Amino acid sequence: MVAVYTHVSAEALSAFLARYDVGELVSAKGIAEGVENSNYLVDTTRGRFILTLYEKRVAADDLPFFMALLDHLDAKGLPVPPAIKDRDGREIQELAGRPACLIKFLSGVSLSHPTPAQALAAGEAMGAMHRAVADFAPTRANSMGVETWRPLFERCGRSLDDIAPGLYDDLGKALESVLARWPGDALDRGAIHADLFPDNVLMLGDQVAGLIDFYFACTDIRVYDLAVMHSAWSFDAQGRGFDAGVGDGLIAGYERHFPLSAFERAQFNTLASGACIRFALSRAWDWLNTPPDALVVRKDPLAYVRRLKHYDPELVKRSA
Ligand SMILES: Nc1ncnc2c1ncn2[C@@H]1O[C@H](COP(=O)(O)OP(=O)(O)OP(=O)(O)O)[C@@H](O)[C@H]1O
Ligand SMILES: N[C@@H](CCO)C(=O)O
Repeated sequence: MVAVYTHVSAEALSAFLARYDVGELVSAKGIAEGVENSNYLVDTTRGRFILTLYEKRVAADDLPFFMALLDHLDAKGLPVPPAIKDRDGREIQELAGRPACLIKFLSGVSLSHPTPAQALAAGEAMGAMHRAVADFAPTRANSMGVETWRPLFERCGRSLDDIAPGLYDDLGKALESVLARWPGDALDRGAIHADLFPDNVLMLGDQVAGLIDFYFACTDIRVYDLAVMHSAWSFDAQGRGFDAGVGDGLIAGYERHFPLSAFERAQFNTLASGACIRFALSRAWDWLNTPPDALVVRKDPLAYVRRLKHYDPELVKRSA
């Protein structure tokens, strides 16, 4: 697990907080979870906040889209963490040479092993989020969308076989099969989260207390968001042990807002296979380009190849 990439001194943090109406600094601790950004838990005389400094994976130009989406969802009563505005109304700042936001703290814990009841609540929360963005105008292309998969596969190249023998052939065939079947514009599109893994949902018992980490949010197929969630929630960390109760719970919860059409149901496994390819490829790229002794724990690409095999057993022959 990484801790924090960018160190912020107490003096710099106090000066930063002075731009806001949030009281004075009491304490700040680096948060170990998370691999994309540097996060601090900040307590002031007026409350608790998250300070996020955006590292290289989040483009500064994308922050206005993410913050507008969070403001929109917050205004509609969804449990998301908007950025706090400073006295001049600004949400996006610079601190220690990085883009930075002070963000509302949400209670709740992220789960490692969700239950069907928790999956039902989380699926319902995703449906509510998709309902709430019906009148959200800004758009952002999916930086990990379907058009990026073949180029990323080609950049990984034959080195994929260093991860597991046969992975290059398996992923290459799966990719072409999924691209040929991809429903594209035939399905409803909108703003989606695109990375709603269990660690990005904060729960209190069986209630959803927070949806966080919107830094892959984009405009894409609405049910693809549910397929990403299904592939992330319904298996163990190794990508084995499919839990139909959790998978069905997610879909049943979502359907309280958006019943799936017969066409969406028919496309679901293709969308989920696409999600598996997306995460297998991004993890494979990181695996091949992160030294084994780096501070970051590399996420296992094969856990996603196994999930792919679940959705489409014909696609994976050798590598999982
Ligand atoms: N608004 C918030 N309220 C409470 N806790 C938060 C909030 N935002 C983040 N956290 C905590 O910080 C951790 C890391 O946050 P986040 O997932 O956004 O980081 P990240 O660096 O983008 O990581 P990754 O993409 O790997 O999930 C979360 O697991 C959660 O514990
Ligand atoms: N959720 C992604 C990491 C990017 O947030 C994964 O598990 O591969």
